[in-house]
Amino acid sequence: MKILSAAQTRALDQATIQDEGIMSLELMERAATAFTEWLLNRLSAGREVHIFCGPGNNGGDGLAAARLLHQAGQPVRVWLLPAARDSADFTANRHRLPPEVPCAELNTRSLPELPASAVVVDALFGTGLSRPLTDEAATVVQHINHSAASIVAVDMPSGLLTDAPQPAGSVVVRARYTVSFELPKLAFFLPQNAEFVGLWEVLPIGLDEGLIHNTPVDNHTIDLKLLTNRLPARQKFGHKGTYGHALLLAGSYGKVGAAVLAARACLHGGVGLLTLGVPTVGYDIVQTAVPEAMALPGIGQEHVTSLPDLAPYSAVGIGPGLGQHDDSHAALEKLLRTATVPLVLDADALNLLGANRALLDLLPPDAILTPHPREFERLTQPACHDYHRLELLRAFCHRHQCYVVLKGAHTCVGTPAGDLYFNTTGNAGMATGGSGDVLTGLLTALRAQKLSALDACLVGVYAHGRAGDLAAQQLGEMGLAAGDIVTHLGPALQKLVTPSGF
Ligand SMILES: NC(=O)C1=CN([C@@H]2O[C@H](COP(=O)(O)OP(=O)(O)OC[C@H]3O[C@@H](n4cnc5c(N)ncnc54)[C@H](O)[C@@H]3O)[C@@H](O)[C@H]2O)[C@@H](O)CC1
Ligand SMILES: Nc1ncnc2c1ncn2[C@@H]1O[C@H](COP(=O)(O)OP(=O)(O)O)[C@@H](O)[C@H]1O
Ligand SMILES: [K+]
Repeated sequence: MKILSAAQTRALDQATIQDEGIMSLELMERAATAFTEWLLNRLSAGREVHIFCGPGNNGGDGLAAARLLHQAGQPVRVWLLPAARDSADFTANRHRLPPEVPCAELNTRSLPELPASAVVVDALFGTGLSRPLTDEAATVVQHINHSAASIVAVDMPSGLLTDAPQPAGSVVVRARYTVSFELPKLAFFLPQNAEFVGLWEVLPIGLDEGLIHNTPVDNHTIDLKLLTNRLPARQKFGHKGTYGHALLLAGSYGKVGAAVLAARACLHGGVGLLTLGVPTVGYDIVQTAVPEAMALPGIGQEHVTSLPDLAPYSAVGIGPGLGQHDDSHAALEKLLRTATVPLVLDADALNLLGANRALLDLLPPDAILTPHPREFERLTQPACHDYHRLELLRAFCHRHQCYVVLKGAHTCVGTPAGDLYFNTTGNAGMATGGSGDVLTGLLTALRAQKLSALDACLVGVYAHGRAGDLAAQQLGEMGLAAGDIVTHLGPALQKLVTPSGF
């Protein structure tokens, strides 16, 4: 899916109205209907819903939802924010509200009591917010936030800017859920907004697909549709040589487990052959834990000290559990200078790059780097906020012509072309040691199988998160360990395979 800016979202709404010849009021009705259905599916009958409406179309959505909830038999009260001017569709829906629904203007000196059992629908402001909230609007939002009621935001939590950094101290609704329309907003993907957005969902309301297609964007989500035709099916007469030979340089004394996890992920990621460049201390461990892989002799005693001949390999992954010794640094430098095959760099390989940034200029084209935010900062500079980090990411990928998988709850893939792709799979159970090693092994397997760097990043990141989701379904998020992600990679990848035949 595309992630549109606030201005593009407005333009799309307007164009849909013009092109499809539908009334803006009808579009609002679609949004309110989708929202009401969503809410009714999660509400127990009889639970009182307090809908707070602003003066614009977000408030109009709230008024229309109030009517629909009332028609469905749900007790509803409407609270209106006083304003100099209301939007036309707000006014139309104000008139459509049945007189039996209690509806009153808010008075900031005596704001309504909100019991813990109530559900608050925040329809104060959506994508039309032009500046941070002040005065009465801010007072109302603080009141809602201080209540123990569950808050559901319509389209956006009020006070949150759609795609720009928030001035410090801004007053913003802290929603438990945000229910948005048609396309997600950039703000939803950033950790700094988690306390406002809560869990979010996007409901389709039939905006014009052709117009969406023709809107140029550089922010996207990674979802099933984007992944169509990126992961080829196995060939009937394929053999182990068909699916690439990966080399993983990983592990050091005390951190051989990282090599094991990456190796298992690489094998479950479909690679034809896998060789492990682990130091001698890791030999017995990897040959017992991962019998399918071959282990290379003579590349170091307790950590990797030298680079083997790279001729046999179709992709190289380096970093998990590597350590940051000087001779590992020398091996990494040699790898960067000599490799002609696809590279995946993670963990200590990135820390070594961060400690000697001159090495970044040696990165071969289309290398994949998989830092978490701290590792990324070591490669660049501390980010002032999440939007700044995204700009640093874009600039870094452009400057070094590489792909960066910036890991997190919504892992973001940055490309040399300046696009950012935000992942939609995964769960907090994956916040556990070794999850990143699994991703490195998987990405290396996909590159060895000749997927382009972009396809490997998109397929790998999505499948890694999906495997985590499948594991969490079985084990719960707390019960999930990194090895469980590996065992679910098969079904996660299978879902993405391009079907063969007609
Ligand atoms: N046809 C459409 O445009 C559709 C719009 N929809 C809804 O409409 C929303 C956008 O509606 P609008 O563009 O009317 O914008 P909003 O309703 O988000 O807010 C605009 C109103 O708030 C005022 N305002 C903005 N910032 C303020 C601030 N800091 N303090 C006080 N007042 C402030 C503006 O003067 C204006 O009156 C979406 O978020 C969505 O909920 C949906 O109904 C789907 C269809
Ligand atoms: N809250 C979360 N939601 C979804 N995915 C997560 C979450 N926390 C971590 N992950 C994923 O788990 C992996 C963690 O990687 P990393 O921090 O490198 O761990 P490690 O170094 O222990 O292997 C990343 O792919 C990240 O996207
Ligand atoms: K809102």
